[in-house]
Amino acid sequence: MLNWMGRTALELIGQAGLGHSFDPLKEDVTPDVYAEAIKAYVPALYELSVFRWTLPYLVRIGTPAFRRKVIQWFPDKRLHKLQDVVDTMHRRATEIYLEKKSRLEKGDVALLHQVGEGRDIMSILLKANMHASVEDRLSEEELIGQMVTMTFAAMDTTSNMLSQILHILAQRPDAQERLRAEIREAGHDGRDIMYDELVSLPYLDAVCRETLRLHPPATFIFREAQRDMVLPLSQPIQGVDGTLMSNVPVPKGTVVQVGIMGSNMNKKLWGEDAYEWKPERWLSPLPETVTEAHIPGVYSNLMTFIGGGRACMYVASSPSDFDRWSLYSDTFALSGFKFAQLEMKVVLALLLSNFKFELSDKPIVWNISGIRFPTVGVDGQRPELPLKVSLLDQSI
Ligand code: HEM
Repeated sequence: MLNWMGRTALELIGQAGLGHSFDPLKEDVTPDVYAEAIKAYVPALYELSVFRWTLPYLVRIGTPAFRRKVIQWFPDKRLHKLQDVVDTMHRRATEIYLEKKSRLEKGDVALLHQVGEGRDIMSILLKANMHASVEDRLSEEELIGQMVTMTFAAMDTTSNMLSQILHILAQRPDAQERLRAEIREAGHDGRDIMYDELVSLPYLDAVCRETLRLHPPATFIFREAQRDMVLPLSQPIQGVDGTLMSNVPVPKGTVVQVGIMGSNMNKKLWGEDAYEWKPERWLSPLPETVTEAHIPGVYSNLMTFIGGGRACMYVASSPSDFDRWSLYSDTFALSGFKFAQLEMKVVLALLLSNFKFELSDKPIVWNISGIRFPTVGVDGQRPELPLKVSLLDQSI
């Protein structure tokens, strides 16, 4: 399932984000090299994570061409692997960028003939960039960088999240049946479920929220304090000298590890059942301990998509006002987390109305990494999620 969810997530962000189709989503099609590179990126990076602290210093030495030569000379296979992965991502993004640019230069008619008819995020950004003043304009390298960031940020997170939901539903046939009944009721007589109806299906929404709470794909992230500050604590802690502290001074430059799961699963907020998967908790008002805690996350009192100016989000001033594209305007928002939620709901609605998911005889373990991923057993060498999938009787 993980492979299929990865292909699906790439195709969805490909069409909506880049106006590009990567994959016809048919069996026996060789995956796009971009997809393979994105999946290999985090594991390749993690193999070298002990050297990460050297990066801010290394990038100051010589030119990029010189640094590339040094990497080629350096006798470390892990470094060469990472370089290959990054090169593939950059090469494919550049190819797609050049194709889009040439369509844009040919005018709106050429754009209409591409996937998404020019309404994808990158076409909007490219148009806005063409009309921006010289000092505001992003360089080609920056535009290509945006494409890689967006594709990477959208793919592994969403595909692992969808896989996690399917794995849970395979373990909980009761929840799977309840969800299927809700979806089939909404799409009875074979009609398409409209957007407004899909996003407000209560149990589907509860299943997504609860899985995002309990199993956030990114379990922790790092932030660096930009100025001296004082971090208030929700309750006092005892220092090594025995004094009670209700806040912690954080000097500028301190790197802080933000524990996403620590907040999402805090028993003091969510209750004694905080470690249990219970979609029902979202079907009635949340406890005051949650709503009054003022969690700074952008979504649903959770830290899954983090908060602040670098949360999971893209923002534009208006979908049609290309001249004033702005990453942090408040009049129109296209956010990663909204995109991810819709994607999850669409994929689940389609899959559950047609297929039944059951556990196979292989033990599945979810591994903590930059983004959580499943393997078969603790020693599994590659990310995978084998499940038994059977076609349902369409007449039911
Ligand atoms: C379940 C799915 C997703 C989860 C859990 C998730 C979570 C996150 C988190 C935790 C961050 C902060 C990372 C950091 O600063 O180290 C982030 C950033 C980001 N996400 Fe998502 N994300 C998801 C899906 C998406 C999708 C579908 C898109 C695009 C359509 C997207 C676009 C972005 C972008 C562009 C950033 C970087 C924002 C910045 O640095 O200013 N994400 N996401």
